[in-house]
Amino acid sequence: MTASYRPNQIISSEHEEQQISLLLNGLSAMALLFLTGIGLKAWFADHHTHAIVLWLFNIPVLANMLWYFRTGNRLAQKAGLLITVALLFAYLIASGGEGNTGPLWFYVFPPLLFFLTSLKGGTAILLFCYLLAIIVFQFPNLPGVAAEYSTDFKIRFFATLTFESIFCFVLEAGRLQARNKLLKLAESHEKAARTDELTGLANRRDMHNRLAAEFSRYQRSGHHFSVVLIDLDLFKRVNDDFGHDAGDAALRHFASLVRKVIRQTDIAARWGGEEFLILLPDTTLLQALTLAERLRAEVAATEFRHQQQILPVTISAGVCSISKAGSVNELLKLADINLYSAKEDGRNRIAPRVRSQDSQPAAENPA
Ligand SMILES: Nc1nc2c(ncn2[C@@H]2O[C@H](COP(=O)(O)OP(=O)(O)OP(=O)(O)O)[C@@H](O)[C@H]2O)c(=O)[nH]1
Repeated sequence: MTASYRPNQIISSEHEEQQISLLLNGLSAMALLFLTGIGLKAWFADHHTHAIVLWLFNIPVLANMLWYFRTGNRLAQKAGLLITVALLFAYLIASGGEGNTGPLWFYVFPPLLFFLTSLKGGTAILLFCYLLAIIVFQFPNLPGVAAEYSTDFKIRFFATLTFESIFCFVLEAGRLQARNKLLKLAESHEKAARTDELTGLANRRDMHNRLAAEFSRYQRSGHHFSVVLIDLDLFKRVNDDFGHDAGDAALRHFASLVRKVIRQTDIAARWGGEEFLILLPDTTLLQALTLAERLRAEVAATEFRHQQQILPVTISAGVCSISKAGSVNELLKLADINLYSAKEDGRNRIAPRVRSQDSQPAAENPA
């Protein structure tokens, strides 16, 4: 099956990433407001240095936003914001902020961290931040550390932060698990909607989409493609003489032969009942006829068995190339006309016939 065709996903990770980026932009805008507002409050409370540091933090937040708008680099956006927030919290813990309330802002960090990174990565960063906080708390005389906290505050701070972190971890793990389950479910539903249950080949709906995609590729870049419309000969007889289960087994066996004969980039679909359609990208009429003939010969030479009985299975096929048609509908119509003429000419054959085929011995007629 062609690798370039990507069916729509119900939940796409691209969409999810877009949502996260949007959220981060919102959070960054909020951070700008908070930093400016709290800075102003600190300024009027005569804590000028604190106010200036808070305002200075606006620069990396703003730069990160602008860089994202310019490059669209989501990884840089996440990393930039996390580093800025981590630095801001380190400053708030070291300086104590206003009235030694700086560390309280740290509670914002765990949910943001787990949401933006993986569970493992988030835990590692969080443990590193814990270590930094312990150092600041234990060594108030270090350069850059201005705050001193009571033992009571430190114990309560670490205890509540640990609870919050565990809670965030569990919630995020649950969210990820539910999300992955949903993604798997959506994927399997989406696959089922594109697949024929009996044969495992693409279904008619999926083939229509792929034909449309291939036709627009042809219109854009002139890449030719061909189709082979196949019908199992006198299939009603197989059902009548051997039973419906035998008919089903024959359809499955035929589908496996098709998979064996076509290339990775070709697409085979069950077009309906005992009719199949193969789409052959980058294939001329002659190449498509060669493939159809190879498939016909393979089917004719294969013993289709069901419960020790040999089923008489042959195929007829109509082939057409997009160079002979102006639209997908016309292409399918011409392939159908060719299939009809293959049936009319005695079945177990391919149409149109070309000279190289005519020179070969005529295929046996099962009729
Ligand atoms: N077992 C089975 N039979 C199916 C399935 N879908 C369609 N058929 C049978 O395929 C048969 C098609 O018969 P017709 O359309 O009369 O054509 P035919 O007997 O193949 O004759 P020609 O096409 O003229 O060669 C019918 O008997 C359908 O019931 C299926 O999923 N399983």
